[in-house]
Amino acid sequence: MASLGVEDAKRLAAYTAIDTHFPPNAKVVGIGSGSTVVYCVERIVQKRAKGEIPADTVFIPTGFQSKELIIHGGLNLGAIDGYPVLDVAFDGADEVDPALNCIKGGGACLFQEKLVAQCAKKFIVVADFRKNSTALGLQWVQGVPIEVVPLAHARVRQDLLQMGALTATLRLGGIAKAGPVITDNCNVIIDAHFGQIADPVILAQNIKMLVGVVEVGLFINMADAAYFGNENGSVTAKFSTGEINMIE
Ligand SMILES: O=C[C@H](O)[C@H](O)[C@H](O)COP(=O)(O)O
Repeated sequence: MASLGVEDAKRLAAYTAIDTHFPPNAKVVGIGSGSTVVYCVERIVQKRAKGEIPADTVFIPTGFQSKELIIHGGLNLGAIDGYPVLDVAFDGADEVDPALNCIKGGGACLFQEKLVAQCAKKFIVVADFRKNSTALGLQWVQGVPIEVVPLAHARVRQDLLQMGALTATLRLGGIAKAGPVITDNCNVIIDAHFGQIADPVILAQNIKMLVGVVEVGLFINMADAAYFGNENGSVTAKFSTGEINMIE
């Protein structure tokens, strides 16, 4: 029996999702951010070279990293303000619950990711087995990423703690940058851990109401399907309908 490492599991999920959900006549396709979508682009480039993907399909990034992926893959680059309707978008996730609600933003790209996902007729999540969770907040304990206007960070952190967050931390650049991580939209990220999230819908709404919050890394009722690469070489495909397929 195969025993896949995390990177192979990501690649397996990404390739399976692209092979299954990339429309043969796609006009506009969204590309998410993170380490798993790298394999989505890898697969797209392979299929395009074989003529299985139209040469004129336009790809919409969700930030600096995915823009670079699109350019270096030789794909046609578009921008979300020029293409507000997408055929499909593929993206990673930090944690996914059984209803396909997701925590996203571990790479600080959540705002553009949510905009692109919202514009897509289909939103497909790709991830490795570690992200397949029974409830949000159980496995991704760094906290829900929240994009905040810099001037509001102190107040928003206070508000989050009052709302019940166990921790609310301004994300720092570490040795790569003195001070906070700055997003592609020139904002900062607060990671707020709430423990196991009982009601992600209400929590997302309440956080979004706070003055200074640009977007919340809780993607509620957005995903149509999620593909998880497993250690044994299978893929678990979950759908918003509740259907679950094991692809061996
Ligand atoms: O901001 C980053 C994104 O939400 C990523 O899609 C998410 O963090 C998952 O990334 P990875 O594929 O590297 O696990």
